[in-house]
Amino acid sequence: MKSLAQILQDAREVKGLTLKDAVKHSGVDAGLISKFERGKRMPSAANLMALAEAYELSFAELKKQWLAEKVLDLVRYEVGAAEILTLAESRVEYLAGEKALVMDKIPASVQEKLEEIDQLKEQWQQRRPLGSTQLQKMKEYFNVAYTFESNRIEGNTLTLQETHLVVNEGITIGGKSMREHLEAINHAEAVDYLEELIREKADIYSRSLLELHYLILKGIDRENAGKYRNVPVRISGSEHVPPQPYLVDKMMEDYFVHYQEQKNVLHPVILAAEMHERLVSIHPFVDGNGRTSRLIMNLVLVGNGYTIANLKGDQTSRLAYYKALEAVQVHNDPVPFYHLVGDAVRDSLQQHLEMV
Ligand SMILES: Nc1ncnc2c1ncn2[C@@H]1O[C@H](COP(=O)(O)OP(=O)(O)OP(=O)(O)O)[C@@H](O)[C@H]1O
Repeated sequence: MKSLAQILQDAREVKGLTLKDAVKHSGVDAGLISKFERGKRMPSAANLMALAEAYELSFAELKKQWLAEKVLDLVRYEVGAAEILTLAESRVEYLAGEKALVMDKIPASVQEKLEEIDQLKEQWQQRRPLGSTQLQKMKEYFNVAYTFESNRIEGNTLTLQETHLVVNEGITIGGKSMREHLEAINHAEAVDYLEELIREKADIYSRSLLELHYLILKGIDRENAGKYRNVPVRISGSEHVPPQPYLVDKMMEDYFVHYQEQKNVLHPVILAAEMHERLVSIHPFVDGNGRTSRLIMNLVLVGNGYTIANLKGDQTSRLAYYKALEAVQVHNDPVPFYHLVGDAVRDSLQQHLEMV
């Protein structure tokens, strides 16, 4: 069996990358990469993820090898190493059983909703593939509606019709600011990019998140587009205080590791809700956190065969959205947010089914 060092070296060579290229693609220091490849040092989880992304390897698979070597390092010179491993194995079996319980901890009301959603999803999948004209028309309709609502949450005053004219017809609306026009165009472009990521079956890494954020703020806030913040922020009207800027990088690394660990464990709708809530709670950007988080939620959903969930921007819906986020952040209760996202997913599937 190949060692982690060998796997990393082979993967770089297979991709035809020099050490310098690998540094450019992964952001990991050349000295470190060289030590990893010679087995002189173990990568951190964040470095491993960056290399997996750069070499297009499965992080989940690479991580297994990485952890196995860590365990080996720990026990190899101990007396009774084999016995220690057997003991550990029996604990692992127990923990694996516990992991399967994660979904069981979700209340029955949410489970029922998930079952209903999955039935609708199946019906939707059976209707596919759709004709290209029909697909194009539906995409246009739902993407504009999504852009309209997501921007409405953020305070954009363009109507649904105006958003359609700006995005699909390139028409400017009298009396509306340049910024509002750009927000509509940018969001629609971000939705196109999201679809591209799904077509490419791209996994969720910081690069795709930062690209999405960049598209949202393109031409509006050049300094902050596609960058994590280095200043403290507050969310107006909320009791939740996002972490200090020096914690953001580390928390975002953990965010992506959490995704990799949970993506095959949690139900996709719950995973999508979690990825959304965690991101807005870290609030890693100066602006555009909500829109980007809603895009990440949809990246998880659509990537798993669901349709775009469109959280509404009218006053009542917006307040319910903020309240549900606050319930997680302040009372550690994710159930209202699971329901809110579940309702949006169900409504979207029903609407899609009605249209075909
Ligand atoms: N407790 C909370 N109350 C209200 N909003 C919260 C809370 N926690 C996180 N948020 C998120 O913060 C977002 C606002 O952050 P920000 O202004 O950076 O995002 P935006 O994309 O510019 O605007 P918006 O999210 O309103 O569209 C809200 O949409 C919501 O997703």
